Amino acid sequence: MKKDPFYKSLGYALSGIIQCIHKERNIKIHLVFMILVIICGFLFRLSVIEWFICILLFAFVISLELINTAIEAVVDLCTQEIHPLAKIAKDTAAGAVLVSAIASVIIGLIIFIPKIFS
Ligand SMILES: Nc1ncnc2c1ncn2[C@@H]1O[C@H](COP(=O)(O)OP(=O)(O)OP(=O)(O)O)[C@@H](O)[C@H]1O
Repeated sequence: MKKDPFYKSLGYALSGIIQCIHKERNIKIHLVFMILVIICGFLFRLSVIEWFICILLFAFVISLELINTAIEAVVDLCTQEIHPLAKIAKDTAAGAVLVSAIASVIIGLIIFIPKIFS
């Protein structure tokens, strides 16, 4: 099968991100937090390393949210029936997002709290 050119593959990936933003409430919440952190980052003049950490955490959480949406879609494609394995797949994928979000909030607090009080 002929492979799509690079720009088309990029288009598919961007379309995946846009579909996830349309479909999933959680990714909208992550994006709102991301914008707030960026505004606070400029207000509190984050260092280069702190920006690196924030950008990595944004990518970490958003990527896991995209993978969670992909897993939900594949599960729904495989079965519309209630099945314990479908539940495990969906719940563990959602759990991965939760773990990344909790870790990001803790790291965010470690970065911002000293700046707020100084
Ligand atoms: N086919 C299924 N079999 C068993 N349990 C299911 C099935 N589909 C969904 N569930 C249960 O319902 C929950 C919600 O599923 P749903 O497909 O609505 O995801 P969602 O609410 O869109 O998740 P998210 O909030 O992460 O986007 C799942 O986490 C799972 O516990």
